[in-house]
Amino acid sequence: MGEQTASVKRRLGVMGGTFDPIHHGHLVAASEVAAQFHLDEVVFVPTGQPWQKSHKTVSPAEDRYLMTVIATASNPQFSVSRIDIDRGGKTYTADTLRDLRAENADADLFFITGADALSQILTWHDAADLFSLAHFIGVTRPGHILTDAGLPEGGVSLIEVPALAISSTDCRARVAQGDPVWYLVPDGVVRYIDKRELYRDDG
Ligand SMILES: Nc1ncnc2c1ncn2[C@@H]1O[C@H](COP(=O)(O)OP(=O)(O)OP(=O)(O)O)[C@@H](O)[C@H]1O
Ligand SMILES: O=C(O)c1ccc[n+]([C@@H]2O[C@H](COP(=O)([O-])O)[C@@H](O)[C@H]2O)c1
Repeated sequence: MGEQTASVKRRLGVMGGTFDPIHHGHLVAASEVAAQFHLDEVVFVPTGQPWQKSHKTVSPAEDRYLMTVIATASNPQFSVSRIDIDRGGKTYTADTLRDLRAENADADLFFITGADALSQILTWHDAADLFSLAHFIGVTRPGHILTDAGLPEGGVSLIEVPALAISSTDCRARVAQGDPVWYLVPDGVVRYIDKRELYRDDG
């Protein structure tokens, strides 16, 4: 009684992506980081307008959001946020993290990103601010070298996750060619792609 208890901050993982479509590479990366970093929750944040992919056709945000909800629904540790979709305009991770910090004042943020994305991070909007908003966790990805060279010391952790050579680009190409994506993406996402006739005209 009368003793002060130090408040322990929640540990909130943030997995940003275009998720066009979400696949098991994303889910394994989030699950592995959650376990290794003792995260309480991982929030998946589908991009609104991924400005560095503006030369590519991207599926409607609502489809990408719903596939992300379907893929994560069975895991009580996973949730999905609409903040990047509802903010409108180009999606900048600095905005994502500022908004999530405002909504989760009781949490430390851990932004999860693959080796390919980590290597581009200095080209991101407001790159100098990113490392004060969250701790960055770079995960291995087949075909890409994982390194924190040139990034602020202490701002980034690198970890190995089970290697799944899956990309959304490959999943879209497979659907366009009539090849199966079973077991590359969750079953519900296979059904959703079929129902909405996504990716049939790709490639
Ligand atoms: N197989 C994978 N293993 C580890 N990380 C991954 C994997 N696939 C994607 N990621 C990471 O997930 C995040 C979101 O990725 P994104 O939604 O762009 O998927 P993608 O498969 O890279 O898509 P695309 O092929 O359309 O570029 C990025 O940080 C990316 O590096
Ligand atoms: O903030 C930026 O300028 C920025 C530029 C490129 C990518 N990102 C983020 O990196 C994550 C993966 O992006 P992508 O386009 O590879 O799916 C996603 O959360 C994007 O919002 C962020």
